[in-house]
Amino acid sequence: MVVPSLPSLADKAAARAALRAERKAFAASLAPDTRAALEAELTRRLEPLLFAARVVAAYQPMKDEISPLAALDRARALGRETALPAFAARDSRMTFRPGDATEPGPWGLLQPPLDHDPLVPDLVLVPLVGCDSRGNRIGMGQGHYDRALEALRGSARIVGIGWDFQLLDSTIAADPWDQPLDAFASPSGLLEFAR
Ligand SMILES: Nc1nc2c(c(=O)[nH]1)N(C=O)[C@@H](CNc1ccc(C(=O)N[C@@H](CCC(=O)O)C(=O)O)cc1)CN2
Ligand SMILES: Nc1ncnc2c1ncn2[C@@H]1O[C@H](COP(=O)(O)OP(=O)(O)OP(=O)(O)O)[C@@H](O)[C@H]1O
Repeated sequence: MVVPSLPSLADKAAARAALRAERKAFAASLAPDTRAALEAELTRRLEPLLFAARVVAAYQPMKDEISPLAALDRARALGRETALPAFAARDSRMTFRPGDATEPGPWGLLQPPLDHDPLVPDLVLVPLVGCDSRGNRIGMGQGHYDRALEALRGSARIVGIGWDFQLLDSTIAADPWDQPLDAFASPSGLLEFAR
């Protein structure tokens, strides 16, 4: 569906900076129990997808991001395998590996040990700075997910997760390498994008 009346975010870098600031302010406004309740709601919204999956990849959250860790706990309780991003170096390919995030990674995030063999997920819970109602996504700007998702397209459900406001009214001008999301999940619901 074309929605011509929406303003377009032509400048991705400026949009990324503004949305990161908004994410920071929102996360800072949350009392810990409110935040945990929102993350439990997210898990509930994801339940059908977790149930349908075999291997669920998510991420080790940064401070202001919604945490997918409760959803990963739920996936494991359902008997699903889980995986987290791991990098040998900043410029190496992102892989998804099983196990707890116990090792320091090159992007300042903990990751599973690199001697755990990579898994091929069939559900990827993708971090984002923002996305639009067509599934176009703004991430941290390094292209890690774009490259990793290229190989998984067709064999995995690709679901962005975030706080409610991270689903934008504006449209994002997609770059040729951008990998669109199949759906967006937040504490308020799961939105599947038309393709
Ligand atoms: N939680 C989470 N994990 C993720 C991502 C993400 O967006 N969120 N990534 C998505 O691709 C990959 C990592 N990509 C990243 C890209 C840039 C920065 C970054 O700019 N971090 C700091 C600067 C830290 C530093 O330079 O050491 C920052 O927030 O300013 C972090 C992770 C894989 N894992
Ligand atoms: N498939 C690819 N092959 C080569 N380079 C790529 C590919 N995908 C993305 N890139 C490069 O990655 C850079 C960052 O892209 P972009 O700003 O879209 O990242 P992002 O989606 O916000 O970040 P991320 O996916 O890490 O969260 C671009 O300069 C682009 O050249």
